[in-house]
Parts: sequence; C-alpha cells; structure tokens
Amino acid sequence: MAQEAAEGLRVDQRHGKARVRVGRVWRQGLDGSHHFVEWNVSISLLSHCLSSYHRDDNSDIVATDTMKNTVYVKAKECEDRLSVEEFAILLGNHFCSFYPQVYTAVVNITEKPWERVCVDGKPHLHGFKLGSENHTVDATIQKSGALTLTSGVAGLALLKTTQSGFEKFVRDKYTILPDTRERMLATEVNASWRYSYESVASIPKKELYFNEKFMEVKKVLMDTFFGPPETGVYSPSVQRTLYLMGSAVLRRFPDVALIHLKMPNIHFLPVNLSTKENPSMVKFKDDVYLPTDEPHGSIEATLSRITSKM
Ligand SMILES: O=c1[nH]c(=O)c2[nH]c(=O)[nH]c2[nH]1
Repeated sequence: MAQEAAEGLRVDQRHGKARVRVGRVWRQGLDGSHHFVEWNVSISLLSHCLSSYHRDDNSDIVATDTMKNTVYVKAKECEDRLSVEEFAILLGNHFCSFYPQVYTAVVNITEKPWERVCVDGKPHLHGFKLGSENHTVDATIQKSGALTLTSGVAGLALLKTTQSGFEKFVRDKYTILPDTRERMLATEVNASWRYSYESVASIPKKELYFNEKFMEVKKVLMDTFFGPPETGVYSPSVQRTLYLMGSAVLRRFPDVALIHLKMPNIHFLPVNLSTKENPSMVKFKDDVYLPTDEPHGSIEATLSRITSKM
C-alpha cells in the first residue's frame, strides 16, 4: 500500500482495475498455425495521489479506465508471442516508467488453459479446447526495476485410487476415523512458486522461458504425486506427499526460491448399504465410493531453502 501522512492521519492506499479480460491470437506460425491465450488481468498501482483523498483534486490519479485500455494496447503491441509472466512484467514496467507518481505496480494475471486440439492424430492449426488448470502470475514491479515474480498453477485436480493411507494419528475420545493403508487420494493442487529473480534486468531472455518452467514444475508436482506408472508411490498422508512435491520442485529448479502448496484432501467415502433383511446389500470392498466436495481436509505449507550465512 502507498503510505503517506497528512492532517495527523496515515493513509494506506492503492487503486487499480480488476478482471480485465483479453484474448490474443498470434498468426505467425510458418506452418500457418495460430497461437492463442486468454488472460484475466488485475492491476493495482501504488502512487502518490493523496490529494484525491484529502481534497477534490484528481490531478494525480491514473484512471482505472486508462489501466484497462492499456491492457489492450499492450496486447496489440506484442507482435511476438510471450508468456503471461512477460506480459505481467511488461505492464508493470509500463505503469512505473510512464507515470512519475506511480512507484509500484502489482499485476496479477490468470491464464485460461486453452490447449491445441488434435484431429485425426494431427495438431490442429487453429483449434483449441479448454483444459482444467489455470496458470497464474503475481508480479510486483518497482520504479527502480526491482521485481518479485510468483507463478502458479490453480485447480490441478489429481486422484489416485490406491497407494494412500493414513494411520497412527492422534486418537482420543473424539476420534472415529480408523487407521487405513488403503484409500483413495484426491486433491486439487493450488501451487505458487516465487522465482529468485529480483530485478527486471535479471530475468532470462530465453523466449517463452516461463512457459517452459510452468510445464516443467507442473510435471515435477504430478510425477511426485503419482510415482512410477506401474507401481505408484505410497502416500502416508497428504502432508508427506505435499512436502515431497514441494521439495522436488526446489531441488530441481535452482531459480525457484519458495513454493506454497495448498492441497485439500477431497474425501471419497466408502459406501456401505444394509437393511435388516439384507445386511450386506452393498459391502465396501475398496470399490464403491461416495464422492464429496465438503467438508474437505485443508492442508497447506510453504517450503523454502534454509541458506546458511557462514
Ligand atoms: O492425509 C491426511 N492428513 C490429515 O491431516 C488427515 N486428517 C484426516 O481426517 N484424514 C487425513 N488425511
């Protein structure tokens, strides 16, 4: 928040435009292929515009309508494909450099998972279908060029039908959950990871670098969750699996400084049905489940490296 004091009062303020939706097509493939992204952009500017709060003086306000227009102008100007991270940084840079009174720009963007379809086994040149998980970015850019950049995946629904259990937890007079080494494990991963780049100048120049990273981080998360295709890997708790997923990302990607994982434990309840006449109408044998949304377990953690200052 922009923090300034006057008249004995401190005012923390920021303003921006939320949920600016833009689609962008690039028709530049040598083979005639199109590329498409759909972004939902939120901008928040920290700027010196206290006179608009203290008096009826809007002369320092960058209109939120102007911010919205800027999203479309910049999308138009980007003639080459770029990652959602690069677009967020480009917007943040613009607001910080174009307006003297703006000293920090916070840009959050969610990219919808439009994926190229295959028809008759061949990638379609201009046909896309919506996948399931979103790609998110939170970029904070200062006038100085200082940067914090966090990317994420939201709504990555994963499920495995075995190789999961939960046992030897606290057992008291309120506990009825039995120990088990055989259960379904289902979650919807929300992960966000902060890159270690601390300035706009230091981000890798490689084309679509952050798109590649996004795919790779997602793969490490999923591979760790599932384990090898034939055998899987046993999960003794969501907590342990979450830790293994996060630590695998930190081990694999030196330019990821921190990862936050939120993994609800989405319960599939065993179904048992009985009547007096038919006591085992449906007897649960790890086969018939009642899928539920709520309540769900909520498990989250942030992992980062401990760096020794020796
Ligand atoms: O993996 C789990 N972690 C928990 O903390 C928990 N609590 C619970 O009831 N079931 C589970 N499962």
